[in-house]
Amino acid sequence: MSWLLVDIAAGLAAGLFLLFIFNSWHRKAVHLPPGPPGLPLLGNLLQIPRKKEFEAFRDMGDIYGDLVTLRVPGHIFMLLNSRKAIADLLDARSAIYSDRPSMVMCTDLVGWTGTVVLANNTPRFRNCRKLLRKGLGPSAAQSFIPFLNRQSAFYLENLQKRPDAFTDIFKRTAAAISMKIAYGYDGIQEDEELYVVGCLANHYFTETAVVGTWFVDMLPILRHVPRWFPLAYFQRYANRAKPIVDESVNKPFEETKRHVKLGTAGASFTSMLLGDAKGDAETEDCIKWASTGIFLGQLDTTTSALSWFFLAMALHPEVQAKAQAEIDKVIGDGRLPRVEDRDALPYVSAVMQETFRWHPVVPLIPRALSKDDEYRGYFMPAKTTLIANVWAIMHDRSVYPDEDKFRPERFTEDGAPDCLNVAFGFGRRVCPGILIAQAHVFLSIATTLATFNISKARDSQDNIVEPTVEDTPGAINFPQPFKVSVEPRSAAAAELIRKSAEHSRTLPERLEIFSLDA
Ligand code: HEM
Repeated sequence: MSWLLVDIAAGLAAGLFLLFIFNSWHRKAVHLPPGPPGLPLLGNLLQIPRKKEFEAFRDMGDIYGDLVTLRVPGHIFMLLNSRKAIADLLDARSAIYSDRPSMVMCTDLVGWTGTVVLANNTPRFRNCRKLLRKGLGPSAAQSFIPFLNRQSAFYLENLQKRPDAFTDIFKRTAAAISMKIAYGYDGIQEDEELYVVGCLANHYFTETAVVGTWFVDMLPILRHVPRWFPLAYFQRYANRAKPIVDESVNKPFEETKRHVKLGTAGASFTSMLLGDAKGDAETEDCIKWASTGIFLGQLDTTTSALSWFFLAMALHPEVQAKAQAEIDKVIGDGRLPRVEDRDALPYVSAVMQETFRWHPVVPLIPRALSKDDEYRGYFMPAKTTLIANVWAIMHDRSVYPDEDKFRPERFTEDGAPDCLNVAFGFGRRVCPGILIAQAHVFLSIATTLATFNISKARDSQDNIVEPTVEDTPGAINFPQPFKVSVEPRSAAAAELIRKSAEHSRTLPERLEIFSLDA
C-alpha cells in the first residue's frame, strides 16, 4: 500500500514538474516583445531587408513599439529602437548585454578569432579592454595630439596633390595614425605592402562580420563541410582570406616585438604594453589582438565619417561658408586649426556632430544576451541577438526635427541633445577609440574647411554633376561613390599647406611622445 502511495505521489510530482516546465516555456514564448507575424518555418526571415535595414527596423518600431521581436529559424532577434530601451539594457544591464552574436565565418573560418570587437564578455575580453583603456584613454589620447596635428599637414598636402582620390587619402591617413599608435610604425605611406595587406584583411572583416549574411553563422555545423563540396563557396572564400588576415595580425606585431627585444622600438601601444607583460603569453596575445583592433577600428570608420562630411559640404555651401567664417575669425589664416581649438570652434564642432547624426557610421550595433532576463514584463531569452538601432535614434523626428536635413544649427541654436554619446556605442563596449576618433575627425574637418572649398563636380561640358546621397549596405555605412570638386580656397591657403607640411617634416622628435593611462 505504502509503495502504491509513493508511486502515486511520484507520478503526481512528475506530472506537476512537466506541467511547470511546459507552462514556463509557454509563458516565456508568449511573453516575448511584439513583432511582425512571420511565415511557418521561415519566421520573419524574408522581412529582413538587405539594404537600409536600419530604416526598415525603425518602421517596424513605428508599428510595434521600440522593442520588436523578429524570429528566424533557430534564432531570436530583438530590435532596440529608442534611446530609453538601449540605456535600460545595454548601459544599465551591461554585465549581461555585452556579448556579441556568434560569427563563425569571420572568426573561426576567416581567422579573426581573437579580435576584440567580436569577443564575448569573457575574462580575456575584459583583459583586452583594460589594455585598450590604458593605450587609448584620456592621457594616452592627449599624448597623441602633437602627432595628429603634425599628420594633418600631410593629409592636406596629399589632398592638394590628388583631390579626386579623397577617399583613398582618408584611408591612408587613418592607416598612418593607427599604425603609429598601435606599433610606432612611421612608414605606412611608403610601405605599400603592409598597407595593402591591412586593407585587404579589413575588407575580409567587413564582408564577413555582418549579422545574418553567412548561412554558416546560423548553422555552425556547416563549418565542417569540405572545401571541394560544390556549395561550399564560404570555405573557398575563407581559404583565400585567412592567410591575409593572419599576416596582417601577426606581421606588424612580431616586427614590433623583435624591435622591443633589440631595444630599437619606438614608443607605441604594443611596445609599451609588451614591456609591462614580462613575457606572459596570454597578455601578449591580448596585446596583439588589441593592436589589430586599433587598425581595424579606425580605418573604415573615420573614412566613412569624412566621406559623408565631403558630401554634406558639396550639398550645403551655406554651411561650409559659415564654418569657414568661424575658422577665419578665430584662427585667422596664419596657421592651421589644431585639435586644441575644438572648444573655440563651436560651429565647426556642430558640423562634426551633424555628420555623425546625418549618416551614422555604425547605424546598427549588434549585441547578444548572456543570461535569461526580463524587461518591461517581457521575457528576454539568453542568446538573443539585440540590434541597437543608432540610426533610428539619430533620426527620431521628435528630437531632431527635419531629420534628413543636414543642419548643424540644431546643435548650436536649437539645443538638440548631443549625439556623440550614441554614435560610439554603449555600456562596457563603448568604442575604446572614441577620443582619438573624435580628435582625428574634428581635425580633418577643421583643417579641410580652413584650406579647401568643396563643391559639386562638373563634367567635361561644365555641367554640374549632382551627387547622389545613397548608403551602401554593410556594418559600416559609407556613401555610394560620388565625385566632388576639391580646390584650395586661395593662393594663401595653398601656401599655408606647403609651409605647414614643410614644418611638420622637421618635427620627428615629437612623435615619440606617448603615455599610457593608469
Ligand atoms: C569615426 C570613428 C569611429 C566610430 C564611429 C566608432 C564606432 C564604434 C562603435 C559603434 C563600436 C561598437 C560599440 C558597442 O558595441 O557598443 C566600436 C567598437 C570599437 N572601436 Fe570604434 N569607432 C570609431 C573609431 C575607432 C578608433 C579610432 C579606434 C581605435 C583607435 C576604435 C576601436 C574600436 C574597438 C577596438 C572596438 C571594439 C570594442 C568592443 O567590442 O568592446 N574605433 N566603435
